[in-house]
Amino acid sequence: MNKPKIFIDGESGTTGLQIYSRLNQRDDIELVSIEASKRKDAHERAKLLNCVDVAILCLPDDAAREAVSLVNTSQVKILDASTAYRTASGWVYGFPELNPGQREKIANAQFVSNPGCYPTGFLACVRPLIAKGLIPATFPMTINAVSGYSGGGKSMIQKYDLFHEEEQDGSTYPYGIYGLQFGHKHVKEMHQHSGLASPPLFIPAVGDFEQGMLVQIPLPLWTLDHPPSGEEIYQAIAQYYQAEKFVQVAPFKDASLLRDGTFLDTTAVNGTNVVQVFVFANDNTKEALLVARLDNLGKGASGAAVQNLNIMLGLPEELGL
Ligand SMILES: NC(=O)C1=CN([C@@H]2O[C@H](COP(=O)(O)OP(=O)(O)OC[C@H]3O[C@@H](n4cnc5c(N)ncnc54)[C@H](OP(=O)(O)O)[C@@H]3O)[C@@H](O)[C@H]2O)C=CC1
Ligand SMILES: CC(=O)N[C@@H](CCC(=O)OP(=O)(O)O)C(=O)O
Repeated sequence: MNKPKIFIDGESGTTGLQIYSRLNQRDDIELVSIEASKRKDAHERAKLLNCVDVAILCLPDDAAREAVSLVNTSQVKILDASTAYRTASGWVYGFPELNPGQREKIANAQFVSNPGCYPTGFLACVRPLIAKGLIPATFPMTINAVSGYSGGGKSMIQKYDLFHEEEQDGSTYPYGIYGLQFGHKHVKEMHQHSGLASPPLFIPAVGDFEQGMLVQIPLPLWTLDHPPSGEEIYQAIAQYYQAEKFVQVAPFKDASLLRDGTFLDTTAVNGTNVVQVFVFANDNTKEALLVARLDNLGKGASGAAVQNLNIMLGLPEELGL
């Protein structure tokens, strides 16, 4: 049998390189690459985009839209890592664990959008609670999250590299929040796929570390008429993902995954395709906090893309992960 052919458009970018390194070691697929000098040549890209089984787009949104417009056959499946199609009709959302039946939709789709890194963390925490009605869809959800600077791609990595050089002269580039105009590009995606009645309020942050992220969702349960207990929240999420390998729910009230028993750091699952979900709660004060920890370039991008590719090809989904 012929090996499936894969083309990564944007192979030399941050996400593309990480997908390439996961696929390059495999002998069950054939990677097709573009000549470096022609990687932005639409004619050359069109040739490759139309001759493979799956094209993975690791491009800015406009370039991803252009790539899709260059495909003129229904024989080619497209997996897009950009924001361009994550809420578009005709595209299947590539989060296999999110809803029952989602894997089958991904397996049968021609067009699959790979989820955003922040939405992956947010949806992993919140979707089970909305689906099971433990938290009402009308809940005014807020999100604080921090990502390593590779989340901003090549340009942000270069910026930080420069800051690190300048640090020698005493200047620093500490943790900071952004998205302060609201309406970050991920909000629509988080709203649509969570089942919430209104968009969540999202404030991202970036820190002086390369990779890894924490997505925090505070739940002021005292605002509800019938607040669930911490144990009920934990059980609902744990049962939802009990058969899953890549969404792992940390045992409730078990500090062993915290550094020194108290500190939840950003980087512990870097290099993996795992998103960990934590539930913290105080039933007396009726407060809870959901936290997702993931690698923005793992389950937040390139790992998830390889998982989706495997599903789209009908292969075991953990291959290469
Ligand atoms: N970094 C992350 O953590 C995540 C990124 N993503 C998404 O993945 C996509 C890629 O992001 P990322 O890898 O970080 O970005 P990078 O900037 O690191 O890489 C983008 C790549 O696309 C290339 N490119 C730009 N325009 C064209 C074009 N017209 N034709 C061909 N190639 C082109 C760039 O080349 P050149 O550098 O020469 O311009 C670069 O190699 C984005 O849509 C991003 O939103 C998704 C999840 C997480
Ligand atoms: C730190 C940083 O800048 N992060 C990016 C998000 C990562 C990204 O590129 O978004 P996708 O996951 O949708 O591709 C940002 O906030 O725009």
